[in-house]
Amino acid sequence: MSEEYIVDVDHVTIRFNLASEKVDNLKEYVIRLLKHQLMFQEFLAVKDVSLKIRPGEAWGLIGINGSGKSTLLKAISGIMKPYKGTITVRGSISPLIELGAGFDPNMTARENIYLNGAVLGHSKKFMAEHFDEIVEFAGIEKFLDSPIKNFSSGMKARLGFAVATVVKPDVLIVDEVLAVGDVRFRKKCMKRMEELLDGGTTLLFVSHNIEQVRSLCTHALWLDHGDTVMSGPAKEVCAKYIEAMEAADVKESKDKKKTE
Ligand SMILES: Nc1ncnc2c1ncn2[C@@H]1O[C@H](COP(=O)(O)OP(=O)(O)OP(=O)(O)O)[C@@H](O)[C@H]1O
Repeated sequence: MSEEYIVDVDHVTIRFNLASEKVDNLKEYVIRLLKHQLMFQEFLAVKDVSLKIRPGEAWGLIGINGSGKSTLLKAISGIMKPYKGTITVRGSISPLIELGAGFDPNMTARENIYLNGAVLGHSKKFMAEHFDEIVEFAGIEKFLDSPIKNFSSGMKARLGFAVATVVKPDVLIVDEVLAVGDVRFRKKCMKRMEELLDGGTTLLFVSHNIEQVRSLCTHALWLDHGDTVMSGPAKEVCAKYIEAMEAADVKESKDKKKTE
């Protein structure tokens, strides 16, 4: 395996087992499971995908809903294991994947800053030193002693992003969390990601906003139903993706007219 890649995804397939029959309650599920009466259907969310990323590159993952972007990022973060293939990450990684992941809903924002910091491997002392900076970036000064469960999705995203980027990680993963932030916060996040990229951080970024991908990313990977459609310079991949989406729109409206 080459040392030149900071993230090396090599022929990765990720599989889920889906129950093929509907089971109405947990008791029935457990009974059937114990009696080996449950049938599972194999579902491949990511199929034989390879992705070689050099330090400092910014990769956008694009594709329609359910194409496997988040699943691939979870495997790169180590949250999920591939069924086939290997993933190597050389360096520290700050994953910002699911809204509120790493937070305890019943704890206050103040407590959660320390908890999330610990999840990312930062000491209590480090978090205390950077506490004010995190709170200021997230803009949650007034809500520090409220439990996170009362936070709006935008507020959770702000806090998660502020904690994940308090240090310069070698690899930053940002999965669609910015979509719930307001315009001002999105701009602030884009600026911080640009600063981190200037400082040498490698970025993996999922967004349905192709303009954001085009402006921030050097490269892009386009997935569709778990397959790689195209991978390469962001501008080229985004252009082809937009073309395909527009062609699909035209086809859909023609088909609709035919059935009317
Ligand atoms: N834990 C799971 N169990 C079963 N299937 C799953 C699980 N997680 C994801 N999937 C399925 O895997 C496929 C890929 O999902 P994934 O969330 O990776 O897509 P995505 O490209 O990130 O979609 P979106 O743009 O909607 O966020 C989907 O069909 C989804 O239903």
